[in-house]
Amino acid sequence: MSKLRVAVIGAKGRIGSEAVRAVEAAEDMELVAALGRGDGLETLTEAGAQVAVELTHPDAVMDNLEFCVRNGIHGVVGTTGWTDERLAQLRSWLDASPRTGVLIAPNFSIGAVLTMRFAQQAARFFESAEVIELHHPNKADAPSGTAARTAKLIAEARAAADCPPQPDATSSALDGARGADVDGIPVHSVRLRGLLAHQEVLLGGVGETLTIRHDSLHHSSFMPGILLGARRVVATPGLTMGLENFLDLD
Ligand SMILES: NC(=O)c1ccc[n+]([C@@H]2O[C@H](COP(=O)([O-])OP(=O)(O)OC[C@H]3O[C@@H](n4cnc5c(N)ncnc54)[C@H](O)[C@@H]3O)[C@@H](O)[C@H]2O)c1
Ligand SMILES: O=C(O)C1=N[C@H](C(=O)O)CCC1
Repeated sequence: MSKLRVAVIGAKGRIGSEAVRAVEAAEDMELVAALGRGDGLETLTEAGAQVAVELTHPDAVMDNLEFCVRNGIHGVVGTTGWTDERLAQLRSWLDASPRTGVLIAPNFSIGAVLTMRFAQQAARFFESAEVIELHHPNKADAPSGTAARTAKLIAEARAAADCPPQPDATSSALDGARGADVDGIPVHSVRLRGLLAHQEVLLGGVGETLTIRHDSLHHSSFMPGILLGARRVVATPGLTMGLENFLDLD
């Protein structure tokens, strides 16, 4: 059976360099290109890449994806910084290239995906929900893509269950003290040397709290998700939001 032809964009970065090693080690994949900053995207087509794993920077991801989708190269995207406007733009490119698939995974680690799912399931049972994400200080975006997605899922679950707004009597606060508001869910971002990627979801009800915590301790935690995404995206046209769609969780 022929091997899946995979490229990595952002190949010299923290997660990109780990992805290069993971693709090289996968028996069913061939690493056909490893692009760093300044390398021309035409390398992807020249190398015959079927899938591009995009792990760069919020400032670079859109140009890279436009090229990939226009050339029918499937995308597995870990880069963060997604807004509704950016997603709409990506969908319009995909509409014009209906056989191409793009997976955007705010987090490729299985534990983080499960954290999001557990938070979504628990959300309607508690009056209060807040998210704390903790990352290394070289991270470009805040809140993390994972925390933003977690908060959105919690908010959607609460809305679907007709939950009232969260109790919060704060009438005076320093700017930022209550975190960023993501669809009504406060999200707090910590940047600390020594950390990699960590998240706590705090849920509170009368007389009890539930804390769901996940820790990524090494970039290897993201690799099984990236490889799974590459295998599945080639048969999944359009936009897939979240690795959970490839995990058969239900
Ligand atoms: N989804 C996940 O599970 C997950 C996990 C870790 C990191 N991330 C995200 O991945 C992205 C990269 O994270 P990182 O910690 O590896 O950052 P990093 O700064 O270590 O690496 C990014 C690399 O991309 C390169 N780059 C920038 N623009 C480029 C371009 N146009 N073409 C090719 N290469 C380019 C940079 O030179 C750098 O080497 C961030 O958005 C981060 O949030 C996602
Ligand atoms: O190190 C990063 O940067 C990470 N970014 C993702 C996010 O923003 O959620 C996933 C975890 C690591």
